[in-house]
Amino acid sequence: MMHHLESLDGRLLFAIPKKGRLYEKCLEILAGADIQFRRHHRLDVCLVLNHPIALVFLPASDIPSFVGKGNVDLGITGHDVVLEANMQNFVTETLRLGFGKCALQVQVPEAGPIKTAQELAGKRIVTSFEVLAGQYFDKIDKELGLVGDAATQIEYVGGSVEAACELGLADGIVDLVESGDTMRAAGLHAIATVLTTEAVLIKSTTPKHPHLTPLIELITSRIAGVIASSKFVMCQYNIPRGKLEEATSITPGRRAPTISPLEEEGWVAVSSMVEKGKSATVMDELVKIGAEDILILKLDNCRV
Ligand SMILES: Nc1ncnc2c1ncn2[C@@H]1O[C@H](COP(=O)(O)OP(=O)(O)OP(=O)(O)O)[C@@H](O)[C@H]1O
Ligand SMILES: O=P(O)(O)OC[C@H]1O[C@H](OP(=O)(O)OP(=O)(O)O)[C@H](O)[C@@H]1O
Repeated sequence: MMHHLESLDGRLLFAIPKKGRLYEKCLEILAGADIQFRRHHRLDVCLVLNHPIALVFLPASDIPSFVGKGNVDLGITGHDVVLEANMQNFVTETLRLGFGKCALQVQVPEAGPIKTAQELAGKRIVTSFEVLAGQYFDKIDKELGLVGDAATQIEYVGGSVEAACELGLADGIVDLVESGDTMRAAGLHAIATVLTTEAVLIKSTTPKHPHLTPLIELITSRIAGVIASSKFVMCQYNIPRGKLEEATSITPGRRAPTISPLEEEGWVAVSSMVEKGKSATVMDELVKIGAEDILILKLDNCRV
C-alpha cells in the first residue's frame, strides 16, 4: 500500500465514518460540497479528484483521537464520540451537522422497581460509553456517598447493550436512543438523559499543517452551505408596500429580506430565507396580511 501513502503527501486528510448511522449522510454532504472521489472496494483511503484532499474511512469512535492528535486534519463524527474519547480539549467542533441526532440515556427494565438514576446508583451498569456513563454515575455516587464496593459498577460491552439486563448482566444500561424502538423492544425505558448529540465537523485545536488552514475553511464553508440548504427554503411573495413592516416581521430572513419594487404602483416583492419546518405557518400568516403569489422554493445549495 506504499504507493497510496506516498501520494497522500501534502493533502488534507478528512476522516469519514466507514459505516454505521452517520455513513450515508456523510456521503450526501461530500456530494453537496462537490468533493469528488471514487472509493475502491475495501480501501479505506481514497484521493479526492478535484481537491488536494484524501478521505480516510475510519470507525466513528476512532475519529476524535486521530483528529485530536493531528494525524488527520478534519473529520465528521458524533458529539457523543468526541466526549467519550475525551478529546474535547484537542478538537474543535466547527459545525453541527443536523443529523445523527439522538440521546445517551440511562435505561432500566420497564417492569422493574428502579425509577431514577439515584436508585440505580451502586448497582451494575453495562454500556459502550464507559467514560460518559462513568462520569455521570461518579457524580451521583459522590452525592449519595457511595464509595468503594458500594460505588456504581460500570462494565463495557462493544454492542447489543440493550440485551444486558435480560441476560442478567446488569441492572441498567446507558445507550443511545433515537426513536426508542430498540429500547422498547428490549423491555426497557429511559429514566435519565446523560447527553444529547448530533454529528459534528471537527478539526484539531492545534493544527499540525497550518498551510492547510485555508482549505479547511473552504471545506467548512461549503459544508455549512449544504447544511443550511437542507434547513431553509426560499420564500418569495408580493405585498402592498403599506404591509411591508408586518411582512418583514413574519419573514425577517437570515440577515434581512430582499425587497424589490414591482412595476405595479404600491406593491413590492419580498424574498427571504425561511426555516423549512416553519414554511406552512409563514405562508398562512402572509396570506392573512394580504400577500399574494407566495412561493416556497427548495434550495439546491447555498453559501450563507
Ligand atoms: N439511532 C441513532 N440515531 C441517530 N444517530 C445515531 C444512532 N445511533 C448512533 N448514532 C450516532 O452515530 C454514531 C455512531 O454510531 P453507530 O451505531 O453507527 O456506530 P457504528 O459505526 O456501528 O460503530 P461501531 O464501531 O461501534 O460498530 C453514534 O456515536 C451517534 O453519534
Ligand atoms: O432508538 P432507536 O431508533 O432504536 O436507535 C437506537 C439504536 O441505534 C444504535 O444502534 P444501531 O442500530 O446503529 O446499531 P448498532 O447497535 O450496531 O450500533 C444505538 O446503539 C441503539 O441501539
